[in-house]
Amino acid sequence: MKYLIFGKNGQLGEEFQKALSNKNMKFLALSHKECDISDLKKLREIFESYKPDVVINCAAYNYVDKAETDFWDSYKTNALGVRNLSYLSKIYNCYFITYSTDYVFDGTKEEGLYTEGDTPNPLNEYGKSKLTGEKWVFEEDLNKYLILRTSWVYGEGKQNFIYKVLQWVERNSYLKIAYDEISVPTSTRTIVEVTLKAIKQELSGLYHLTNSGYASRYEWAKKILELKGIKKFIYPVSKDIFDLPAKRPKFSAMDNGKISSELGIEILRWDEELEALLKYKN
Ligand SMILES: NC(=O)C1=CN([C@@H]2O[C@H](COP(=O)(O)OP(=O)(O)OC[C@H]3O[C@@H](n4cnc5c(N)ncnc54)[C@H](OP(=O)(O)O)[C@@H]3O)[C@@H](O)[C@H]2O)C=CC1
Ligand SMILES: Cc1cn([C@H]2C[C@H](O)[C@@H](COP(=O)(O)OP(=O)(O)O[C@H]3O[C@@H](C)C(=O)[C@@H](O)[C@H]3O)O2)c(=O)[nH]c1=O
Repeated sequence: MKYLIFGKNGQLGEEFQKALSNKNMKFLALSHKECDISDLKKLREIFESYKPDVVINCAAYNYVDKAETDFWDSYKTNALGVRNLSYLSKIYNCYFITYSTDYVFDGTKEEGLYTEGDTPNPLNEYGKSKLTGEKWVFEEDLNKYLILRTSWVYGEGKQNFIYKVLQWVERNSYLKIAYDEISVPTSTRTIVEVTLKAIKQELSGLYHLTNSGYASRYEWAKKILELKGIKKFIYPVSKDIFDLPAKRPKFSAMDNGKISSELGIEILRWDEELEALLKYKN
């Protein structure tokens, strides 16, 4: 089996390379510079020469606030790029895997966590671009594909909340963190482990893939500081005080029950996973 990975230098792309190397699996990973997924011609050359069995798309435009004004950039990667990859996966008969987000939901659901059956209604341009990407994958009607919606992803790298919290610690005498923004912190380690199991069992369709449980940004930040042994006061505030360009859902936690039961696994709670990953990194 040959794997083709896009978004090589991102958090998830890096984790996949680590995992596939450890398992001695054959793969080709490409960075944004090496291949822009909005470039169909270039993509076709790569598919033609490498002939992958599995295509994993870790490339994405993830700048939620910037996307409000640069919405063409987010659309180009998150919608058109995903369409290009699913189109070529169909032609070359590949198993196509791509990732989406909890921000496809508006956060107004009150009775429990979001399931795959709930209707999306994104509040911001980033969420709209990701939802368009999802729709185009469905339209391609592939034999085997996975759209894996995840949330609040962290791994090695800077494009995550943990990195931001640690920067705020350096720069401020105390932190102000939102108590009214709730979802599921999810590690790239969990995403990669579960994705590889899903590929092995040839699952196909839309699934929510997060760690278990849920937390506010405030609870998450408190846990990060506790595990890092950092003493800093955290003042809980409403997200509205930040007046950010993009609206974010207040409760977008997703239920991972469908993927866990189909794979027969239990996915670690967000706080247990964070503890396992941060404990030895102080
Ligand atoms: N980070 C998060 O909190 C969440 C992420 N997700 C989804 O999970 C997936 C993985 O995210 P994550 O690893 O955090 O993302 P990162 O932002 O860490 O990495 C994304 C990578 O994609 C590359 N990239 C951007 N545009 C293009 C393009 N047009 N062609 C090729 N490569 C491109 C970027 O390169 P460069 O930097 O050089 O542009 C970057 O290396 C994405 O689908 C994301 O939307 C879902 C929920 C939450
Ligand atoms: C500046 C600041 C922000 N915040 C909060 C409010 C704000 O909504 C939030 C912004 O953090 P981030 O920029 O990490 O959040 P954001 O980039 O919106 O994170 C999202 O990224 C995309 C890619 C996803 O798909 C989502 O699942 C989610 O992970 O942090 C504080 O609590 N304190 C602060 O001092």
